[in-house]
Amino acid sequence: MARIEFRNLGHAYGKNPQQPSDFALQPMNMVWEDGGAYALLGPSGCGKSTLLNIISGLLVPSHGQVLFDGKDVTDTPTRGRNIAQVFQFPVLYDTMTVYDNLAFPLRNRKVPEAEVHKRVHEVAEILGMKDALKVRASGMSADAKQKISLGRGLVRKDVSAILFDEPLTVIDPHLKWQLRRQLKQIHQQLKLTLIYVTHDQVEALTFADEVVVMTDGKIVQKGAPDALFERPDHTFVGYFIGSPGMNFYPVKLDAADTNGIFIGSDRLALDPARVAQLKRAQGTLSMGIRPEFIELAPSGAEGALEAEIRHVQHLGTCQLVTGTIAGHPLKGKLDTSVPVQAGRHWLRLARPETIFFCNDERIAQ
Ligand SMILES: Nc1ncnc2c1ncn2[C@@H]1O[C@H](COP(=O)(O)OP(=O)(O)OP(=O)(O)O)[C@@H](O)[C@H]1O
Repeated sequence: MARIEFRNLGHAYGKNPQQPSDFALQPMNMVWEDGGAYALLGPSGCGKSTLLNIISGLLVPSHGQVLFDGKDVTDTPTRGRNIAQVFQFPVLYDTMTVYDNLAFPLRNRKVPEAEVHKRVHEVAEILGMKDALKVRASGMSADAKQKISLGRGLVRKDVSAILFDEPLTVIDPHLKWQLRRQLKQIHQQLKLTLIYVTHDQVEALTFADEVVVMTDGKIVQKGAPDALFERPDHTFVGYFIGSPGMNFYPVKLDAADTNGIFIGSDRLALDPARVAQLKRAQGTLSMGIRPEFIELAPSGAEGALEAEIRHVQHLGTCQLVTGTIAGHPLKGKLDTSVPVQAGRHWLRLARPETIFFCNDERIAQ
């Protein structure tokens, strides 16, 4: 397994990139640690496949370098990089048995048959396919074939990294959940460097130790799942992670007011240290609060504003309320201890978990 490093690495598909929007991948520095389980998460078109193809060597970046364990491999073709890849759809030999499919990447590398036997059985055991080893792949379901593809990716111990490009797309939802857990278990056992591309946050958060969130060709945060939830570095992370995502409100300041801010025409009382920090920032300010951290407050309470709640949905563990506050949309997950009905309610927004952003980047919490 390898430590993979990007040095000022970026990619523009066009010849003469002039501005940031010309880059499918904005120039960046980044390290993928040896043995790390990473998820690369972002919406369609944000640059995930471009980044993966640069790691695998299918694409030579227009800018910067890729290093494997300190060695520059920027111009090394895929064959020379020792990467295993698992794609969205099964890649296997239909006429071969499951055993021979799993053995193929090892035999291709002239691994001794005794070792092949051992590894194939280990991987088949992990994937729950031991009883199917003698079965031909051709008659198998799409799920089973994709499991074989995963096995083919996992069977070699000597690879630099294993790249998964949305590998569970064709898999039935229940099995998906099982396979995600198996992949996590495999990672813990074998300490492989895994990079898993997905646009599904549940998939990313359950699989990875570190999630790399991308938007518009840029990595906006790399962190553990709880950090992405509790301390998003960028408004995009707040919006993209969570269900529903974070609420955002534009913030205005009054030069004479040292312990309050304005959201629209409503004043929200706030700790003076936070107000001072906001006053030092240069740019467009916004406040973010996750639906989970919104709570009911007594009428006129400090740090609270009056909201118009239009809908209440009982979700068992919480009440999902939607409406408006200070003229902006609001989503809250209120606890179930006090049943809420549609109407006007005071809600506390100034909480320790509330985050402030300047030009979309986190500045204060
Ligand atoms: N061969 C290409 N030539 C020109 N532009 C490309 C090419 N491949 C991708 N792009 C552009 O680069 C940007 C990033 O695309 P990329 O496929 O890397 O995104 P993605 O996050 O993998 O999307 P998806 O999840 O839909 O596969 C997009 O704007 C896309 O249109």
